[in-house]
Amino acid sequence: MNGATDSGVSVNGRSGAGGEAGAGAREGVGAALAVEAVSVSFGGVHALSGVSFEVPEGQVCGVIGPNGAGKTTLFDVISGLRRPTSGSVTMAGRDVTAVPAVRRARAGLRRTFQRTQVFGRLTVADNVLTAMEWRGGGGGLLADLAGLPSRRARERERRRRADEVLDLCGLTELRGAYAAALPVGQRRLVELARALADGPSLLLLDEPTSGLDAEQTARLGEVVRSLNTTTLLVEHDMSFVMEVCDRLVVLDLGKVIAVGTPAEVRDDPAVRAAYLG
Ligand SMILES: Nc1ncnc2c1ncn2[C@@H]1O[C@H](COP(=O)(O)OP(=O)(O)OP(=O)(O)O)[C@@H](O)[C@H]1O
Repeated sequence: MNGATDSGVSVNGRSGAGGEAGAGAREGVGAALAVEAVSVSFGGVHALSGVSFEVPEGQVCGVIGPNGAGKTTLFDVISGLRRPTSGSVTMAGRDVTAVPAVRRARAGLRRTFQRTQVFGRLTVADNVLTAMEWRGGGGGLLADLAGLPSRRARERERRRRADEVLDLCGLTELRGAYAAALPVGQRRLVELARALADGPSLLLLDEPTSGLDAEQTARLGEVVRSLNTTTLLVEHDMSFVMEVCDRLVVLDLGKVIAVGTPAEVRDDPAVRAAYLG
């Protein structure tokens, strides 16, 4: 399986080995995200070495690997927080390697973090509303002050969407709570709600189940599956990964050692060796 997959994801520039989805894995065609030969070095530490894979539109792809494998560094490169030493990142066919994080966000990339990033002094509802604020409404402050009908309609629509996302993430009853007062699992759900508010085109979730109880984890799985949004997630909870992901990319010491369906990856000897040492 190493270096090739039965579908969907291609590795190191080679497409999947066949089957109906193999056609969908033609290089660059239908790929919402393509990572090509990405390397990142920190001095003498090779955090990523020639990492390549693609994620077709709408798929949920898990990135797994032991501690220090390079997962966070990979997310930093894809989201634009770190320029790779070499290699490229393509979103929906457009090379974004040199595009700053904020412009990738404007193009629809959303990310959650291993350490949750929420506005602690805002309520849960306001955290979600702020995530939709960047678009503005046209007319600037004057339009706000004048309370134009178009502006009021826009505000109603924002609040409707916020309610929808809060409901989806199981946060409706907490909408008035300050984010800082919540336990980490609920803060993680607030971060997810913020990421979903604007209908992302590419979602990166860094350890999304961390701090969640069993019920919240199951709900999260349902939410991720229901979105039909291209999603890349780093996760240590293997039963979650196996259930939720269409494909897995396995990193070890900065290299892709396997790509495939969860079942293929589970049975791969190289993956077992990496995990069991
Ligand atoms: N800013 C940095 N400076 C130097 N080395 C770094 C830096 N960031 C990461 N590394 C090193 O790069 C390698 C990959 O780290 P990274 O955090 O990407 O791994 P990870 O798979 O996310 O690990 P974990 O599962 O523990 O979060 C590690 O050896 C790490 O020590």
